[in-house]
Amino acid sequence: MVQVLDAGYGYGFVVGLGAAFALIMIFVTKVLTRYMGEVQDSEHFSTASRSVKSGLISSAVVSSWCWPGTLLSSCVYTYRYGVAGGYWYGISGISHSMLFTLIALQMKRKATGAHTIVEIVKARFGKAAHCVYLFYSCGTNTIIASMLLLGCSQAFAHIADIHIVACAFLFPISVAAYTMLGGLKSTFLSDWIHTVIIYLVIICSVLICYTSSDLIGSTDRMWDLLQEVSLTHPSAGHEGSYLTFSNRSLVMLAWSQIMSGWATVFADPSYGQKAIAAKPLSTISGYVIGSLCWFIIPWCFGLGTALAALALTNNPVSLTYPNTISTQEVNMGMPLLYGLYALMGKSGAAAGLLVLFMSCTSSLSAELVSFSSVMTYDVYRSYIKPDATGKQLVRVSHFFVITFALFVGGLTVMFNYIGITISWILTFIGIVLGAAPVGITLTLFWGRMSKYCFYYALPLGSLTGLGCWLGSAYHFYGTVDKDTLSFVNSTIIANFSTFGATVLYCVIVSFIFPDNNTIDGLQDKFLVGDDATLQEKKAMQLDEATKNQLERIFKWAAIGVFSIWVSFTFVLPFPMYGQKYIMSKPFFKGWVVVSIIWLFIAFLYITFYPLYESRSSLYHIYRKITGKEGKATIEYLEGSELEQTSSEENKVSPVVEETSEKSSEPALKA
Ligand SMILES: NC(N)=O
Repeated sequence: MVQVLDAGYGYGFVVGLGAAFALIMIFVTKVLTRYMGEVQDSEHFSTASRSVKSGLISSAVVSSWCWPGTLLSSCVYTYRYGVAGGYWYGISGISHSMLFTLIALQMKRKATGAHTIVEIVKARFGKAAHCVYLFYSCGTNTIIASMLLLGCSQAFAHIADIHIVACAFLFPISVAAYTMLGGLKSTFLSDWIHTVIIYLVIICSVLICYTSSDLIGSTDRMWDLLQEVSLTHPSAGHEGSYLTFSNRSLVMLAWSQIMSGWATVFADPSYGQKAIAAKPLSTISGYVIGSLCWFIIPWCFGLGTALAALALTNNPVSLTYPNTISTQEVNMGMPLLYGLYALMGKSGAAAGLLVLFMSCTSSLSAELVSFSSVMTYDVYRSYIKPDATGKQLVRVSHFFVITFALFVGGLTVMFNYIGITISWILTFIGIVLGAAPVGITLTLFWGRMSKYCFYYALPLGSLTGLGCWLGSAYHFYGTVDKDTLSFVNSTIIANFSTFGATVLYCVIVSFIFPDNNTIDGLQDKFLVGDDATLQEKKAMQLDEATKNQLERIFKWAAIGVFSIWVSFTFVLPFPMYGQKYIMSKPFFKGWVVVSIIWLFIAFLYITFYPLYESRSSLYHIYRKITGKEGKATIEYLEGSELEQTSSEENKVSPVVEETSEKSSEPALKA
């Protein structure tokens, strides 16, 4: 175990940066409330008033899909398997976020007024099915939130001298502080800031590695070093090379993770929450561009950090010289931090902790809001107080943000002490909860699905997966324990089994026990909070023009999304796999250059497009702060064109109608 940074760094990040960030986000929320008239009512808290535009949706997709586990595990893939590792990790993640675009679009078309994705199950199938799906959804939410904390806390405890229990509780407390005040909207803003910082660190690491580093400094030198290390410490790929896609273990592992990961997006209410918050026509571009921007993070970060750690294995600057990093440390994701340390010393390790901090806090904030929304709308309002007022809904949301933050802190500590790592959780989640993605997809797309699928098919699908998991661990490795259950033969069989069996059971159950529920007609089943503004109420229904536009783009969206997925997942990697191709120096150079160009485009888009989209809001805030009053056309709640006549009017009645509808009443409440 190597502690390269002292406790000052550790507590500086967790307490200092955590508190600073919480204060910044609280300040931003206050500015939006004061100068933009944003009201922190129940609809705003949970749905950001369904008004978020494409740029912020993309940055939220990148941010909440960029877990500490993404950064750590993609570097593990690259360290173990070479250049193909990060690419395949990226495939495993983009598969879910890209295909979720269609779920998001369908939510907009069929259930615009939902507050959580779970509510849609209740609207279509009633309470019993809803309770089953609640179990899956809350389970996924809880496990993902603790996985985020676990990965980050273990890395902090390992590299900086800070106790893991302190990390596990201090991280969520600072996040809960700003999430409670700003709700879902504050997570969008923090997502944007975090994502920009993460891109900057990745850009620095890749540029230093391939241009200015004395130890590597060019793609040609990296290529030479990787060839050397493949002689002393060969990979499991073709000819032991780290420059090939021809690696069966990697493909098996990636497919195991692809199958496991459906639950982490489709069943995690936090991804549905972004779809709910999006303006209807922003959904597709938000998710597709966000997925493409996310994809480059695991691909490129590994190239700049883990590949450096690997290439420098035989150099005394390596923290583990002359050995490779131990299996235990690799499982904890250390190649990222050791690679940065080898390239940049202590500042490299500190930069590594910075990106882990950013990725943990922003994803965690989204998890806190989504859990609190599910508890508020799917439990409290559904089963405890159906006539709850908006104020009560906000209070309950706040309560669940803070209690969930403390709960996942406790769970993280428990996972740590029983020896669970993020890689283990990533495989476990798909086996146990992988029935849920099938359930929600069929709920939104299959008219014949019957409610009995939730009673029988989903639980049986999970049990089938669990049985196959235990059985295959025993069959392949002779014993069933924590290690054999995490080996790839056990996990890939179990993940495919849960998924395949659930599909099969759903079809059988729907034909044997049909019922007369329908996908259409869900729109009227969602209740608006009594404190909602007229705009918020209107946003719960689609107007005819938007409905027609969504109908028209759906088919093209489906073709586009599947084409991108098939190209990345099959067309590009498998010919190289089949030919046992080992990258030549020029090919490797091209590979790195393409990834860096992609990285820059993603960075520029995520950084500047949301600012461009919000330019009139920013201008309005500037005018307000500098005291320049008067008639100004502004954007409000991320996008509605407004006529504002005076600041006084806005203070008293901040909510006004969209100019497209030219209401004369500036402050209507629903
Ligand atoms: N977000 C993932 N799968 O890293």
